[in-house]
Amino acid sequence: MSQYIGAIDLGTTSSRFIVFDRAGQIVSMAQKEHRQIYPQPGWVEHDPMEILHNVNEVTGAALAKAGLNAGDLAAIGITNQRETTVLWDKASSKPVHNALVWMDTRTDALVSSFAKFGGKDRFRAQTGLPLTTYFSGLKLRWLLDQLPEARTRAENGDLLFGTMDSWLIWHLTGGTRGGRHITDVTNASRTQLMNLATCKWDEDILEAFAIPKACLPQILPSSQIYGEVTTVPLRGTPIAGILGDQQAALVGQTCFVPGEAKNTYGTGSFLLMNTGRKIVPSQAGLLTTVAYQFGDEPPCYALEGSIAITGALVQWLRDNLNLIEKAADIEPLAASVEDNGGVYIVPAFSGLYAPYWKDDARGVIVGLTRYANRAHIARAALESAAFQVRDVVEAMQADSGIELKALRVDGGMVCNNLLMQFQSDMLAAPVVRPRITETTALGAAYAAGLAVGYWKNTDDLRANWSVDHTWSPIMPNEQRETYYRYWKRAVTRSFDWVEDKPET
Ligand SMILES: Nc1ncnc2c1ncn2[C@@H]1O[C@H](COP(=O)(O)OP(=O)(O)O)[C@@H](O)[C@H]1O
Ligand SMILES: O=P(O)(O)OC[C@H](O)CO
Repeated sequence: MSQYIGAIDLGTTSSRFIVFDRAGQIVSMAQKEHRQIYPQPGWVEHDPMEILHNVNEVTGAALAKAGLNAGDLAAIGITNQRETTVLWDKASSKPVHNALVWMDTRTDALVSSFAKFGGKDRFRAQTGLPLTTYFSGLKLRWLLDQLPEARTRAENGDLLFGTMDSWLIWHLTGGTRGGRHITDVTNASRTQLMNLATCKWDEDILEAFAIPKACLPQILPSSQIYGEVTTVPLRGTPIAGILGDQQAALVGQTCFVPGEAKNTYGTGSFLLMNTGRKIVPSQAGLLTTVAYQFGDEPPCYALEGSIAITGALVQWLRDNLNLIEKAADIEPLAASVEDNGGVYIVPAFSGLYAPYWKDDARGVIVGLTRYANRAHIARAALESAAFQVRDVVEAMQADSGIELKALRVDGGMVCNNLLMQFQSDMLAAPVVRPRITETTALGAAYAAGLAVGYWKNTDDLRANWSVDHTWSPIMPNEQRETYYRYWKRAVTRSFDWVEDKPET
């Protein structure tokens, strides 16, 4: 059998290709950022063609670095930013519009008009999701409404919808020459068009949203052989795993037992707790979602606390305020002051996600005095990530009745020691970073490796997990609660900012 497994990770900010060995160690890796396109306040787009080119480039680069070729890979897995919506022309395989990124808020008027009858939780029972701008279904609806002839062409099956996994797989498997139009249950569960219990497109919701079924991909499990890559440099390699990136991180962290949870700190942060075969409805503002489905087994579900902006705030300080030169500079700057100096930032750039679900919130910096300086702003930015995670941990504990004993963490921000210590202090619980923090790609590799027998079962995967570092709480209780009380007050200051949009 081939020695390695590959994973393509289509993140919000970059695409990566990583080659793993049987121990889950990284053998080779290449990464490239893509453009973030902001046509208007609140709108965020990606160029799907740019992402395709980048995937090709990083795949070739990672293989070349290690002197490998496609024959050295037993299979590849694919993982992706979820909800981001692409609509493409079947005949040319070209997108008919830029991708609408998950954090894009242009569907706010659609959300209001659907929520008018039955409220924000109108489709929660079937989909596990509230009505908000976050999910793909209404993004697709927006494209069908706005682009000339799009609806008729979608009804005829001439336009195809997909999240980034579908878009990439269509191209990797031949596009117009026999390409597969598929997605997996985890990605489909984020469209707000899939019924959680049946894992099929929900006819009632399709009718309510006026989405033609003919443009939707086939929903498949997260781990099975879907087909072979027909393009260089991966020609002939089986595609055997597909997982939305946050579910992939749950798998990469080997959280296979109900109650096990992880938090990934990237552009946003996403805390998922495995709830096993049980669909646990949330009363506390979380999402209910599919965690994974391996082959013929029934799906496992998760509760999720989604936070739109954590690492993206660090990027914003870098790119929009020029406060730092590179992301890593935020830690020494924040550490140059003893505390936040009374400053709190609520980064509600796309409204607030869990547990608040306030589309009309916008970002605020509060507590400013003449004393505050750039280091306090930097510190407040990092602390905002930890406060938001505490918000969702509290909701998770309320919904599941399980007290979090320790939080497994991963993602681009977990190299930041100041943040990790503050996180542990805010949760009054240990924060545990594993040796391999590329858990998203690793989870996709695991799904693919299980399908082709590279790993036998989840016990094999668990054996690969080990601790790199644990942070334990050191902050006195009273101080912790004072900080958090101020945070909650700051959050309320961000509410009700955007005035009502005209109804569609
Ligand atoms: N040392 C650091 N301290 C704080 N944030 C960081 C640091 N290094 C990177 N980041 C943030 O991590 C994010 C990138 O993480 P990553 O997991 O690659 O994100 P994504 O998968 O969303 O593209 C960026 O938003 C960046 O600002
Ligand atoms: O690409 P990431 O890591 O920012 O994750 C984005 C999420 O999948 C959005 O739901």
